[in-house]
Amino acid sequence: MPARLSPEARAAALAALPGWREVEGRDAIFRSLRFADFRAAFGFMAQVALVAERMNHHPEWFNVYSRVDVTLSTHDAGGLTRLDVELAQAIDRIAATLPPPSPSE
Ligand SMILES: C[C@H](O)[C@H](O)[C@H]1CNC2=NC(N)=NC(=O)C2=N1
Repeated sequence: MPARLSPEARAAALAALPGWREVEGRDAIFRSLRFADFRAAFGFMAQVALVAERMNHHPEWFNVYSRVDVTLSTHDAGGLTRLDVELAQAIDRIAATLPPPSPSE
């Protein structure tokens, strides 16, 4: 398991991950994603699941219909590591390939 990010590396990582925010009271990051519908949201989750398995690094997430809330932290390290940054980048890449919500939603 990699080491927790230093405060400097953590700040740089956050700055390079727009859309992700820090979780209050916990060394973790969070992003809420919206898609066109459940099919897109679940397709996203299925793709992320395969990446997570490959990395042996798994998200905490919550899905309702077209919304997926994701929290990332390295439990074994007690905070953020480069694995969280790498998984967040993969999540952003995958999300960008799926249909977004319609503008009215
Ligand atoms: C035993 C297993 O390798 C570990 O529990 C892995 C699995 N997936 C994990 N996922 C996350 N997010 N953090 C971990 O510390 C972690 N540890």
